[in-house]
Amino acid sequence: MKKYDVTGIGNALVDIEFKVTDQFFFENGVEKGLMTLVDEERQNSLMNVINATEAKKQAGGSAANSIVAVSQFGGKSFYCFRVANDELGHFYLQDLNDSGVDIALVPERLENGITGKCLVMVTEDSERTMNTFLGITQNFSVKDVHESAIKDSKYLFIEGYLVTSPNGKEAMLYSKKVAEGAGTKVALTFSDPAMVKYFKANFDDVIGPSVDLLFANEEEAMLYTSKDNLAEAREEMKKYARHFVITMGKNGAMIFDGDTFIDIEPYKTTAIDSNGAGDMFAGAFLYGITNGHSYASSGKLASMASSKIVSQFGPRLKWHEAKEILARLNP
Ligand SMILES: OC[C@H]1O[C@H](O)[C@H](O)[C@@H]1O
Repeated sequence: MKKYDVTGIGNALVDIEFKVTDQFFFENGVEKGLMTLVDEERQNSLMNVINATEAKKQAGGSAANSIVAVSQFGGKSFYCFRVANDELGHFYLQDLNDSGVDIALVPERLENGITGKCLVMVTEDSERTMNTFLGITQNFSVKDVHESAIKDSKYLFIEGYLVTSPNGKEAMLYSKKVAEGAGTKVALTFSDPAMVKYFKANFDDVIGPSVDLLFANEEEAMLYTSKDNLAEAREEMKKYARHFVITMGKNGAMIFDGDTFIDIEPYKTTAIDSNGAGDMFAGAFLYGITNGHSYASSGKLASMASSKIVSQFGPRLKWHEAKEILARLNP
């Protein structure tokens, strides 16, 4: 019997989220729709141009968002991450504690440095564009990986953003090895099309012969498999993962359960902010499959939860919202 449903590894970032226009991207040389790594100076100068009074500050980080979702739906989760001994680092620790996620870091053990920040810019079409200053999370390494938590989990969940650094990639490989040696299943998310575009070779190394579960959106699936249509991409994906999920935004998702494809219906909503929608899908799905739900039922939960996320600002649900969604799944 494993103690945790899911242990995650990934970046710890505090999101600072603003509404912007396409014109702002044009005038400031920002590439829309992607996550771009920037230094703190560039991040600050962009924030100075934006109207700071409308900012929303919230704990984020892709895998962290998913791990918090597991906990909010009632699962047991653990997160491996790195923040600094600064105001945002303490804010982040408090957030994970309040979210019911088990962690190894305590305030007394935080190192000096700057906690990572993600400038999330949301346009009227609800698309999220991120300029991320990694700060101390760029040093995330095997030292931050909690071996015993991985061994005591049903799933290890690996954030794809870690492929950008040698130490991040090493931590991915190490965690996967620990998981495989302990009978813990390995789930990986590509995180962002830019990661697949620029770091495909690193993903090849991490995936190795295959992983148990892979999360991708349509663009990532096509980029990774070098196919220009989803029908071929999904067939090709079978080579890399025993099970996988391809999210398709307002068209729902498709799940490969190891045998057949399951179509997951979208839930209609007024889209405000797509930040964290994929993370929520992954977190809710992982909660489902580790808590006795079928793939179809877990996909339905994930679809309901991610549609709720896009209907509001920020990547996370409130506790009562998670409970309400779960109640709608099992009326
Ligand atoms: O996937 C969304 C998340 O990615 C980035 O890591 C941001 O922190 C944001 O919360």
